[in-house]
Amino acid sequence: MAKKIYLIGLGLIGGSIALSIKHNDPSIHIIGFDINNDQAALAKKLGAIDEVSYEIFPSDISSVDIIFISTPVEQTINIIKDLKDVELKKNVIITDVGSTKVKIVESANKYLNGRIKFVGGHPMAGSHKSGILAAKPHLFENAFYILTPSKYVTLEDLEQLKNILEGTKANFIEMSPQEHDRVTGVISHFPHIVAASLVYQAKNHEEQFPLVKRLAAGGFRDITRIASSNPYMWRDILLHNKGPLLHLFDDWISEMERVKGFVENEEAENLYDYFEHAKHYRDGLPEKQKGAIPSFYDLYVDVPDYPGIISEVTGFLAQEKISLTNIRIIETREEIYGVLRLSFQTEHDRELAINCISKYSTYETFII
Ligand SMILES: NC(=O)C1=CN([C@@H]2O[C@H](COP(=O)(O)OP(=O)(O)OC[C@H]3O[C@@H](n4cnc5c(N)ncnc54)[C@H](O)[C@@H]3O)[C@@H](O)[C@H]2O)C=CC1
Ligand SMILES: O=C(O)C(=O)Cc1ccc(O)cc1
Repeated sequence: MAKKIYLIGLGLIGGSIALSIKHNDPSIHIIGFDINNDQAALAKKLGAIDEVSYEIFPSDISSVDIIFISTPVEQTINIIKDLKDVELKKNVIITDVGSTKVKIVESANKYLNGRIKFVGGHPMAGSHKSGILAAKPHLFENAFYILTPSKYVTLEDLEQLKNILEGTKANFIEMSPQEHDRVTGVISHFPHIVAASLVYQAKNHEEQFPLVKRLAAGGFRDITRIASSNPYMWRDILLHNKGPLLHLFDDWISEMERVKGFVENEEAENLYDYFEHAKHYRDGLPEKQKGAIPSFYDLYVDVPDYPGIISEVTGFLAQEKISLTNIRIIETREEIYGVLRLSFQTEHDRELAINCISKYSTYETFII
């Protein structure tokens, strides 16, 4: 019999997981719920799910094989607590996608007990965008997907989960929730704080130097891109990972004091070494892998829904030699218009595309 999945939270990550599963095996039946009904309706229209549930625990949840919780991390804990009173299928696997693991796995151990097999999960790819419209079936291709199985989970359970997630084409890796939170604190959570703090620094200097905003391009935009992420999601991640983050604050402050000393005392050699060692380590990081870093520069185009529209628009871009990394029709409108999503490697290419499309057509373009 075809597997049945229930997905709670149909945003960027939930939507991308659902799309990757459906693309890989359309026979898998996915029921989806989101507190935002519009997100759920869009998920159905985009083909990410087969069926919308309008209540968080529908009566047919007892026939579901795997439950995915893809909500912000504090919500995930609330849902786990509520699940303890729900009748579920024997041997059901519950998993999540949250950016933190210790608190989530602790709640699963506390509330779900041995009755249910819980596998903490974290696909290590995403973007600063939110919502189902930003979801992509290939978002996790070649990315690491961390799993933190609880002690009641057997090897067969884990294989079953990995099989369902085969379409993500991610690289699965297992670790303890503690190790997960320490590592992601260093490479993901703390960098988000630093990115936001650099934005504050620019803003604070803008009053005195109004040109700051206009000149903030290139490297500044690269290093602060993640400051455009969802503040609600990041608030909860930081609160969940308080312990490791407090240590990282101390380390960072002493590191800043050290470099400050080099500048203050004009220690040229130490400054050179500082940058040289950083460059050496950075250059040695694994190369970007296809799909692990998603294409961030999407452009939406309102287009009439007729055959040949894709080749018409790509034809405009070809005339101006603008390269695309991806193209997709999103049928989200009830009327005759459809939406074309064009993805570009750089912001500059996207700017060129906006000008190009307005030069050759009257189609409206927009950025989400
Ligand atoms: N954004 C990213 O790049 C990544 C995020 N994550 C994790 O994935 C999870 C989801 O993040 P995104 O998909 O980016 O956020 P999102 O904002 O795109 O989607 C979250 C969805 O959950 C829904 N939701 C919130 N509370 C709910 C509840 N109580 N019941 C049902 N639905 C609810 C929201 O309406 C929204 O549609 C978070 O835990 C985050 O830490 C993991 C990897 C990458
Ligand atoms: O936009 C980016 O580069 C991210 O950092 C995306 C991201 C956000 C949260 C995660 O837990 C994992 C990846």
